Amino acid sequence: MASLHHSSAVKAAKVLMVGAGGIGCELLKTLALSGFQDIHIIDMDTIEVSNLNRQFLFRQSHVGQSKAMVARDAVLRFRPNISITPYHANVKDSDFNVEFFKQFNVVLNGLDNLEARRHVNRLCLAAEVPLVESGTTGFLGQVTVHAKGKTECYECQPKPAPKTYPVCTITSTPSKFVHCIVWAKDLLFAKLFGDKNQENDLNVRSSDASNSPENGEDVFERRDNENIEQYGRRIYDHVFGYNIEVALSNQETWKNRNRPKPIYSRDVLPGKLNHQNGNVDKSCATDDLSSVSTMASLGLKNPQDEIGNLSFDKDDQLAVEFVTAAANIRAASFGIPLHSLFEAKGIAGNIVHAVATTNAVVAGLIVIEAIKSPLSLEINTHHSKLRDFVEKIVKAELGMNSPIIMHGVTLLYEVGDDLEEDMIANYTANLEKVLSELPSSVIGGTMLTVEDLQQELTCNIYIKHREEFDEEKEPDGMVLSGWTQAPLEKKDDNKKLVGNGGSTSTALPTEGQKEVELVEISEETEISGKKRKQPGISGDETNNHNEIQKLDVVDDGEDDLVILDQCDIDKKKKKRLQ
Ligand SMILES: Nc1ncnc2c1ncn2[C@@H]1O[C@H](COP(=O)(O)OP(=O)(O)OP(=O)(O)O)[C@@H](O)[C@H]1O
Ligand SMILES: [Zn+2]
Repeated sequence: MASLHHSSAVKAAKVLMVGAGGIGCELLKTLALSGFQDIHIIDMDTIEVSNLNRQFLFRQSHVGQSKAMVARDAVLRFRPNISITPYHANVKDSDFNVEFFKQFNVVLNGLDNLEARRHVNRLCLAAEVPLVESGTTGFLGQVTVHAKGKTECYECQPKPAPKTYPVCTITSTPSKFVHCIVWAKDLLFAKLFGDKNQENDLNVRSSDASNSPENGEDVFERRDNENIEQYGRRIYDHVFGYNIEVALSNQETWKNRNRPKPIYSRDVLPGKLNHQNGNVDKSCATDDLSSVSTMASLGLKNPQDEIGNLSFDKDDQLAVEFVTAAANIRAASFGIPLHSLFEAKGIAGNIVHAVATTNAVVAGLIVIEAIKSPLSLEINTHHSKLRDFVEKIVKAELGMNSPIIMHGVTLLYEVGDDLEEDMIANYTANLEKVLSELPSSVIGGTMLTVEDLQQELTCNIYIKHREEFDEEKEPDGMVLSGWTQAPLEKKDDNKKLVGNGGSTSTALPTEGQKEVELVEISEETEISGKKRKQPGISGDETNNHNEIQKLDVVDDGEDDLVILDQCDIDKKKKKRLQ
């Protein structure tokens, strides 16, 4: 990886990272250590204590501060000379529009939710910027590349729906602890603290004639004459006692199942309550309602009016305690083993505990993909002609023989024996035009595709407009970045580092992933005075070969480069456009 550090493409690249959490912290560190120098980070969150075990850029003293800002400061301490631009914001904010996305060579996601991923995917498609998408769950992780017109986009494949359970299992015949959690969270918690008028499969009607003359009173409504303890006990007896009795009355259900046991408050609680929020305090038996009621201890009289409708949140301690307690009572009733608060929280929050190492590996893979982002060319688009670009870049630098130059679907230039006369005239005219005045104007931000069918080589070149060039150092009036060639100055070394030139080709799809390969060639195998044969960067997505297949050396005494032909190029000819 050492020479990647010095790769001009990596240095010149402007990258956007979305998410500075578990993957993001690893990613930012690895980008900085790999030589990236212009990194923008969007994260909307502040640091929480629970992040500190794996989001290693953050410390206890940072809790409550912006992740994006703190991550920046932490990395600048060991890479002070790079530029990191933090945004403490939601990526869905309108500031982050297509224009914003267009400034980047590549976008890297380290997100944790579908909506944000989809949003970034759509902006990347609109801005035509390649996206490297990632995710981890426990020991599993994945990295995929999405480049418009080349690979599937993030939304091309349906995402697995979250696990669901049949309603009857949840409401009547739970057999696992997770069924009790779903019941406690999605039915009981939702009914008590969520929208009162929601549809709910919990048995909320009491058919007890003495209680409800109309046979349909909503038992969750607090009655006028009830104090909090009475109300609490009535709900408890309804959901853990009465509802179980109702279920038991259906004999068929229990033929092949263990019969549950109704649990009434009188069976488990003394005449007067002496519990406080799930913390059993045996020493305390008191009539003071504030000690037995969360509602009262929070100073609330009518919580739904005062705090609105709650939805379950795994980071809400009271909500987690409530769901854990309710799930365990139900589990006890159905003979299902009880679970701790920590275990129940994990199940209720769909939490698969994050593994720091998985995040680190995934971040490394993201950076490998990012390094394969396009070549970039600084050029004065108002002065330089297409001819200059063809001669100095496409032919001289990229070594193409019969190039085709495309801007989107528009062909700007092409050579071939079978061209119509008027097309030849068109292309010849184009050669004399400055880039910005071509039929499909080439300006800063344009992505050009250059292809040589004969060589089966395709490159994307990102155009950056620049006014001034140093006549001595940049006599061509253009600077190409990201085209890796063997460093000539290493001639006397015993060993030679040879880049395969493929490292900076367009981002490739995951199925055809090719990794950056730097191959050391010892003195014996080196043949000097040889001409470089075109490195085999293939844009052909069907090419699936990772190994270096052959060393192509053609002797004509022109220069001193040895280039590896990386791939066994798929010989299938591409169809010519138009
Ligand atoms: N729409 C969004 N805009 C900006 N940042 C987002 C958006 N959605 C998610 N993120 C960020 O993505 C990161 C995801 O990282 P990760 O899940 O590892 O961290 P976390 O959410 O703090 O951890 P945990 O999920 O364990 O609570 C978070 O820092 C989160 O703020
Ligand atoms: Zn998260």
